[in-house]
Amino acid sequence: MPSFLSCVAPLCRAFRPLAIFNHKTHRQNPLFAALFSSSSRPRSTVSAERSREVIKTKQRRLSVIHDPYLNRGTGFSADERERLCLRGLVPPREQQLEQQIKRVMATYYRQRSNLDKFQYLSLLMDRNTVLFYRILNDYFPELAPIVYTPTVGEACQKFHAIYRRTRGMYFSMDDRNHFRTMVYNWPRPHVDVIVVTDGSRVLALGDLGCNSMNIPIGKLALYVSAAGLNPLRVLPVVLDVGTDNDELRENSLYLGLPKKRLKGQAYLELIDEWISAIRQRWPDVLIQFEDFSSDVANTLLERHRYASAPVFNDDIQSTGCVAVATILSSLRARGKPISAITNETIVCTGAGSAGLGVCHAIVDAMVDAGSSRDEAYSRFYVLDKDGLLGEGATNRVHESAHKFIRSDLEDGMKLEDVVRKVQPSILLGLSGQGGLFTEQIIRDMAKFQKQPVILPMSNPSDASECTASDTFRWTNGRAIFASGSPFNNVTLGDGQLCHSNQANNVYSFPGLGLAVTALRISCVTDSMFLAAAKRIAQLLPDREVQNGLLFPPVKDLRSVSAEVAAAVGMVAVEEGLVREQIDDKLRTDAKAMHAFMHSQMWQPKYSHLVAEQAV
Ligand SMILES: O=C([O-])CC(=O)C(=O)O
Ligand SMILES: [Mg+2]
Repeated sequence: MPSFLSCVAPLCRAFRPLAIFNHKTHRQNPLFAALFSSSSRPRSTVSAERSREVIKTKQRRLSVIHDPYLNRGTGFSADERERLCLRGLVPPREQQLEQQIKRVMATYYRQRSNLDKFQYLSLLMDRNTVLFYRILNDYFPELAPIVYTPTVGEACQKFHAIYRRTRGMYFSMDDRNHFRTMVYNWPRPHVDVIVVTDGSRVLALGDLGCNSMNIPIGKLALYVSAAGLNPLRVLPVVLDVGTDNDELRENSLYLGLPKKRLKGQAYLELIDEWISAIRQRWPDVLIQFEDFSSDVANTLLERHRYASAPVFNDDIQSTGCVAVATILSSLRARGKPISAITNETIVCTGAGSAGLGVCHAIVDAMVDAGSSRDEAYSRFYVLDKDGLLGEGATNRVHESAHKFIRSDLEDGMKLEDVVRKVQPSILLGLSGQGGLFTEQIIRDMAKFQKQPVILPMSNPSDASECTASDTFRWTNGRAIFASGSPFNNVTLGDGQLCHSNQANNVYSFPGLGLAVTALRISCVTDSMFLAAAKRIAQLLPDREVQNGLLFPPVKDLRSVSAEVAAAVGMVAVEEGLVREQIDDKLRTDAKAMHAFMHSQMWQPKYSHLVAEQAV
């Protein structure tokens, strides 16, 4: 039987010229809309109801305890102990999650370094899924910097040295022509979200090859924790296409293929083969490209975003979404209407895929607020490692940077000179260069602006272009500050409390994933990210925003994700991209959509284990 992809892909390709860059084309072209909105497997109509979960299992004895999704440690009920033949295999006293949390957290606090904490949590994740996610939810602000940026960066650098147990899937260049059978080695029938990396640019740490596996694992942990995706239905993937990191390649403990990176056409064909294998088994799955180096990130996104089912690039699109949300929220903080985004003057350091993704997303937001596209581009000054993109830059930068090239200033102009010359309202850091925003630059920003907006978005913390405490000291607390990796709030000598915000893509991708999964959205569009950004920027009351808080606290991420999912869902309905059968109320009522998204979240609770008769 022909696969979904083999039927749809040629059609999609035929329509690509219509679809590229303008998602609205989908909606306006009835054939395209029909193609994407027809359901590949009909299901019953979805409403806000959801039945209580019971897990049936044929497993007994130690195989129950050794399965992290079934394991409850000391938390098996008397009934489960009896029916699943666990009597005597666990200590006699039945405990609740509360006691288990207490024991785990006490052990966690005894770990000496952040890397030890990372490993301890990984072991917990391998052993007891519900307990891991309950703890991650309850202690999110404290644990997120361990399972995610910044510690996840160190855990990737040392992956080969600390490796204990496999999680996720590896597809290597030596496996070419086998991907279509390999996908069936994954033991679970349903997958909702895949985060995939080729490890070519891990955070700002460069090429870490196969060591990058902790990035997809970490991002998917956030999907589960922050948006209630089902942990049984997520799949972390590394595409091992070699590494140009000589040190790693020559290390005998390195776990990837000790080969140089595959490049060019052969590389693109490998990715095509992988996507087609994935689509063959899981036609609807959301694929998130993560930490691909700038030379391939855009190419891959453009090649696959409309040619197959839902795909997006986190570093380009979610970072763009969060940057727009940050700017809109900062306008509120500065007492301006959000339409005043059209008047911002923006200096962006970093012309890689993330930097340009952010700039393009801001251009879209300016156009949405009434600017012409050309006017919007004219508000930007973009720099790469060789300085300002002036007329000489055409040959050295990706095509998507061309619109940002300035003809009015000298090519290669230094950051400090650009800041003095153009007196920006916003300074964006996507350069991956820790400390790039010097005291002089930040002080100059504070000379030109009453409330300069300083956004060092590079990760992990060492790569941040400036720290929160320096920024607030150098601006006497007047700056509006948001960074990619977390910084503590700062109290200045005079007692003034300055809020350090975390403008991280965790505010956007989990909610997007929830919407795509719950509604079986067929294509991820830029307008979904814009709607999400506008929603995020409106979540806090004026009083808090005026105090310099730009986002709700990360402990409230589940509720942020429901808002993002609802905003994305409403756009998907409008654009005709929802494949799930949904009732009219969901189509028309934003509140019902929001409640629906909440109802779809997986909760880290021990659901009742029922012994199924083994045959
Ligand atoms: O992981 C993060 O915190 C943000 C991100 O995607 C990156 O920096 O590549
Ligand atoms: Mg990333």
